Amino acid sequence: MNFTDIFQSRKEGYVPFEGEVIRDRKPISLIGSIKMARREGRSPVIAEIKPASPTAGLLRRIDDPAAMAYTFKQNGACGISVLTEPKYFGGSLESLRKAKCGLPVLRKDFIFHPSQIRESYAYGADSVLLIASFFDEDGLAKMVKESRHYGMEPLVEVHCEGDVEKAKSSGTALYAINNRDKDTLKVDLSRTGRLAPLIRGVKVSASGIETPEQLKTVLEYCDAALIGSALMRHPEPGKALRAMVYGGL
Ligand SMILES: O=C(O)c1ccccc1NCC(=O)[C@H](O)[C@H](O)COP(=O)(O)O
Repeated sequence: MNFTDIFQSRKEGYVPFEGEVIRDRKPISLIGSIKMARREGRSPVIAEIKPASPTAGLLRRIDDPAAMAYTFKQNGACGISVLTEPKYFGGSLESLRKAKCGLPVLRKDFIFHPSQIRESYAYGADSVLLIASFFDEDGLAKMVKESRHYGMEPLVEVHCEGDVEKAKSSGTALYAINNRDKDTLKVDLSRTGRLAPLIRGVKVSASGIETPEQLKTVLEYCDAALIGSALMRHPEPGKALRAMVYGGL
C-alpha cells in the first residue's frame, strides 16, 4: 500500500460533493498562525488527528475529535491537521467539522477533484493538502486557485525536486516537505534539509518527527512541523505536544 494505491482507492466510487456552499466564513490563516507561534517563542507544530495509518495500523481511537483539538490548542499547537480519509486512516469529514477550535484546521486527505475543495470549506477547513505529484502543472495551479477562491491557503506537499518546481509554478505560498517516501513509505528526515533550500515560501516539514530533538533539527530548515503518529501513540497527547512546542526551539 503506497500513496498511489491510496489515491486510486480514494478515486474509486468517488461521488462529487453537491451540497450548497455559502461563502459566509473567512478561513483562519495557517501561515499567520505559524508566524505568530514563532513570535511568541513556541515551536510551530501542526498537531494531527490521525486515528490510524497504513504503516502503523490503529494509532488511537478518537471518540471526541473536538476534545482532542482543544487539548492540542491548550498545549501550544499552531494548527490542527485532520485526516479525513476513512479506509486507511480512520478519518471522516465529521471529525474535520468537530475539530474547529479557533486554530486553523488543515484537511489532510488525498484530494484530486475541485469538489473536494468546496467540500473542505463546507466542513470548516482553513487549509487543504494538495500532493504535487498527483497533478500536472496546470492541474495543481487550478486547485491552488480554487482553494484561494474559498479563502483557504493550500499546503502543497512535495517529495522530490521535480515536485518543488511544480509547486513553485502553482503559485502556492505554503509548502509541506514530506519525509515519507511515496513508494516505500520509509521516512528519511534528511529530505527536509535537502529540499528546503530550494523553496522560498513558508515551509512545513511533515512525517516521521518523533522527538523534540528531531523537531529542533527540521526547524533549522523549515518554519513549522506537522506531527501525527508521535502524538497519537503517546498516553497523553497534550503532554507530548507541549514537550515538542516548548522544548523544540
Ligand atoms: O502515515 C502513513 O503511514 C502514511 C502512509 C501513506 C501515505 C500517507 C501517510 N501519512 C500521511 C502523512 O502525511 C502524515 O500523516 C503526516 O505527515 C504526519 O506524519 P507522522 O507524524 O509520521 O504521523
